[in-house]
Amino acid sequence: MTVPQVLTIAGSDCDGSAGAQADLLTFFHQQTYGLSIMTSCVAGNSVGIQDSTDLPHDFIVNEFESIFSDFHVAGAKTGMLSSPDVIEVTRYYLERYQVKNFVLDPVIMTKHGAQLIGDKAVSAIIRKLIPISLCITPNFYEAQVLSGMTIKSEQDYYSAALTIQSEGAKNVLIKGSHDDVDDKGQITDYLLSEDGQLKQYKKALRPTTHINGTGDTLSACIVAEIAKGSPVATAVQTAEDYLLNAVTWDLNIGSKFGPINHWGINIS
Ligand SMILES: Nc1ncnc2c1ncn2[C@@H]1O[C@H](COP(=O)(O)OP(=O)(O)O)[C@@H](O)[C@H]1O
Ligand SMILES: Cc1ncc(COP(=O)(O)OP(=O)(O)O)c(N)n1
Repeated sequence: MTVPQVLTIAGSDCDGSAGAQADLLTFFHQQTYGLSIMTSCVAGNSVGIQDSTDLPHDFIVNEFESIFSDFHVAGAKTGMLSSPDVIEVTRYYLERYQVKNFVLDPVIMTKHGAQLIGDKAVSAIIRKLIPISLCITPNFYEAQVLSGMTIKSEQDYYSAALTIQSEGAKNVLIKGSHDDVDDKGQITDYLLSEDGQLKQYKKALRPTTHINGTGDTLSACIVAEIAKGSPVATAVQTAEDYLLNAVTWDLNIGSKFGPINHWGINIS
């Protein structure tokens, strides 16, 4: 039996809700084999982040060597990469081993608009990782940083996606603002495909506090599906369905902002 081997290059989140842990849960759920290169470790829980530390650069290089010398990486995604050095080494290995199915989750801003990494790391993501990405998945705030635009309308989402595509990403999925709820109670994600088509994915905004790991899970599901052979737009639809169910059936875990439910899609 063989299954596609899919790699996440990300931080560890010890409560299991986000980062590499969320990616691995998603890879497993989507019947792919998960590989993980840890870049940093976060001590956190459903209440907040208490501490974090970056792993030594030489150790991260050894992780890349261990993985690429032995496994066939059918797809890779990145999560939180907080230094230009780790971004540089990621670019080096993805290029050297010709990983074409690369999904870039540019973890720069939280869903509430707070910046997570420094300006030098942001500029390294733009120069080094966007040009080799098959698909990039910025949230509303990240799309504004990467495009240098303010997004206020549907047309602005399109213009921002075009700008990010001009920086080198083949497909651009902008996760719409949670404040832009339409009259049916739905929020919208916008995909600008390689062929220039703009597709909208609409889903109900669920009134839940169990939202930790949504962005990681979306990008992890997309790369798993692409590694299995799906076209990007189909992979995005599968990931959107996964997410809607994951925020619909709350798990009673954590006292504040708990994890999403990776079994949700099996319940509906
Ligand atoms: N409460 C919610 N109801 C429905 N979908 C949600 C909810 N929260 C997040 N999502 C979905 O999860 C995905 C990740 O988006 P988002 O949370 O904005 O990203 P990030 O975690 O990168 O900030 C998007 O498809 C978004 O629509
Ligand atoms: C190590 C680590 N922790 C947290 C995040 C953020 O995860 P993400 O899914 O992008 O955001 P939330 O939906 O949890 O707000 C991360 N990428 N890495």
